[in-house]
Amino acid sequence: MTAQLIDGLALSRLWRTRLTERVAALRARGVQPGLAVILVGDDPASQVYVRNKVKACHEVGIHSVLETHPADLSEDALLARVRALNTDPAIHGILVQLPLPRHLDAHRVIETIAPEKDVDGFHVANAGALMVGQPGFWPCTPHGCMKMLEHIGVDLRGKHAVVIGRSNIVGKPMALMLLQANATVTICHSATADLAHHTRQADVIVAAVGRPRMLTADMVKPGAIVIDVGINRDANGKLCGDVDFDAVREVAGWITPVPGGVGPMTITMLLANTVDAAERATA
Ligand SMILES: Nc1nc(=O)c2c([nH]1)NC[C@@H]1CN(c3ccc(C(=O)N[C@@H](CCC(=O)O)C(=O)O)cc3)C=[N+]21
Ligand SMILES: [Mg+2]
Repeated sequence: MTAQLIDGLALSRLWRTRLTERVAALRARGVQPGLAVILVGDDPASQVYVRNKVKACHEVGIHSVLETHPADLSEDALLARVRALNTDPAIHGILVQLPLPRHLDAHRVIETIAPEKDVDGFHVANAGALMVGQPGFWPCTPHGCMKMLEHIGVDLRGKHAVVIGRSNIVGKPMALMLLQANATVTICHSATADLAHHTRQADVIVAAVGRPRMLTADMVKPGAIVIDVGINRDANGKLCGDVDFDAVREVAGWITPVPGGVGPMTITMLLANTVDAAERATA
């Protein structure tokens, strides 16, 4: 059995077409959705990601402002920039690219973003809203994973979902979203005693570990849905996920590729959150 591919690029194209229409409707009533992206320092990977986000905004008609700051920017100066954007009526979404240089407290910076402009969904107000099932911005990566699961038409009710990873950005919100969809959810992490024991029982596996090809074929139940959140470089410098794709695709029922899977959907959900923010701000 060879798994069916969940194509994040194709699904992104579909979503971005619909978002383009919503942006056009906003513009017809004089509202141009705006996203501010703040990049501190010159990490080459972050520069690539940020450029992709700006490009994606352009694609759907979102106005984007890219602010780049030197790596030695003071925390006070960064917080002042965030506060200025909080009150800027042309800006509906604010994203501070992570990771930040070590002297900056990411938590403090994120908590300074107005929750209604926190299109990353990282502010405690948005994390809390997800936790209690109230409206708010959902973090883009797990949200994109949910849209991929919806797209293939799987009913998650009563399914066993295993999330590997417990970060605030991916693992924890992913588990809450799956729970909200009535899955039975297990969260595994670096201290889990027998990871394969859990993953072998899973109908859905979300791998968000950051370790190249760590999910191997023997850890996957035949027919399972496998979502790969990892973006790693292997020993040869090749981009790869947390899933041993070539082997796991022979066991799984559905699988997301890297690249072309969760990554593009993450950016698409950022665009969707920004359009939502503009609609809510001007309703
Ligand atoms: N405040 C903040 N919000 C983020 O959402 C955020 C962040 N900081 N810091 C870094 C991570 C990483 N991230 C990615 C998004 C898309 C791709 C993506 O589109 N990847 C392509 C491949 C890109 C490549 O070739 O390297 C793909 O998977 O097909 C990757 C990584 C968002 N992040
Ligand atoms: Mg994680």
